[in-house]
Amino acid sequence: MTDIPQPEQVLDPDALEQVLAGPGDRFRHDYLEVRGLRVEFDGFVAVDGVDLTVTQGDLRFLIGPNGAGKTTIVDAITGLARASGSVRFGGVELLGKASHRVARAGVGRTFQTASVFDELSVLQNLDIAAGSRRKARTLLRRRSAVPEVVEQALETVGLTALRDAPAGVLAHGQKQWLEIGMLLVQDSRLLLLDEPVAGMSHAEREQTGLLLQRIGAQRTVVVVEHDMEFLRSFASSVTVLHQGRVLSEGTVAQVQADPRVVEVYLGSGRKER
Ligand SMILES: Nc1ncnc2c1ncn2[C@@H]1O[C@H](COP(=O)(O)OP(=O)(O)OP(=O)(O)O)[C@@H](O)[C@H]1O
Repeated sequence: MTDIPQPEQVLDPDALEQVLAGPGDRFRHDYLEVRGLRVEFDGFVAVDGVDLTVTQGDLRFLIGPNGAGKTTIVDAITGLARASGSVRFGGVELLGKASHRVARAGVGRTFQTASVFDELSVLQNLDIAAGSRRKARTLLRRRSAVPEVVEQALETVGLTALRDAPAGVLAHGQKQWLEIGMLLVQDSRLLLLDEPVAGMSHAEREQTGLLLQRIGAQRTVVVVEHDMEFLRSFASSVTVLHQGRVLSEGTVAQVQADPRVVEVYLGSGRKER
C-alpha cells in the first residue's frame, strides 16, 4: 500500500502562498498615500499640505516649475527632510523613520546625479546594493555564480553584457539604469526617481521610458521630471505642483488642458527642457 500524505504534510502554508502568488502578486496591494505633507525650512514653507495617492501599476510623473517642491517631497518620503502629515506605503507609516528604515520598508530613490561606485564593476555595484553579506575580499573577486535577483536586475535594465565593466566607463544613461537596477535588487517596491532622463540622448530616453513602463507595471513608480516630451510618451498620470501645493492632477491630456497649468508651467514663455 502506498503511503498517502496527510493534508498537513501537503499544505505547507508558506509553500502554498508562494505557489498561489504569481510574480506580480507580491506588489498588488502596494500604494503610496501622502496626506497633508508639509515641509518647512526656517519658516519657509516648501511643501504645503500635499495629498498624493499613487497605486501600483501607475507611472506617475511629478512636474512643476523650479522650486515647486518636487525634490523636497521625495526627500520627505525618504526620511531626508523633516516633515509633518502622513506618508504611508504598503500600510506602513514612513514619516519619522530614518532613511535606512524607509529603505527597508521597500522605498528606494535615485538622485539627479547617479551615485554608483565608478571603480567597481556593474555586478559589484549590484552586489553591494543587494546587501550581500560576503566579505569585501570575496565581493571584489569575479565570480561565476551570480544571485538570481542580480541576474534578473541586469536583464531588466539591459546591462547583462556589461556586467564586468567598471561602472565608471558606462555612458550617462547606463549609469542611471544601473542605479535603477540597484533599487530592484534592494527590492524597492516604491521607486522615486529624480529627473532620470536629464542629460540623456534621445535613444537613451526612449529606452529609459520603456524600462520604467516595465518596472511600473509591477511596482509603484514616481518620476520627477521636466522633460515634457518624455512625459507625454510615458506618463500614465501626472501631478503638477506649484509653490508647494498640488495645482492639478490627472492624465497627461487633462493636465495639459488645465488653464492653471498652462499659466504657471506650460505657458508660451516657458522653454521646455
Ligand atoms: N535644505 C533647504 N533649505 C532651505 N530651503 C530649501 C532646502 N531645500 C529646498 N529648499 C527650497 O524649497 C523650495 C522647493 O525646492 P525643491 O528642490 O523641492 O524644488 P523642485 O520643485 O524640486 O525644483 P527643481 O525643479 O529646480 O529641482 C525651493 O524654494 C528651495 O529653494
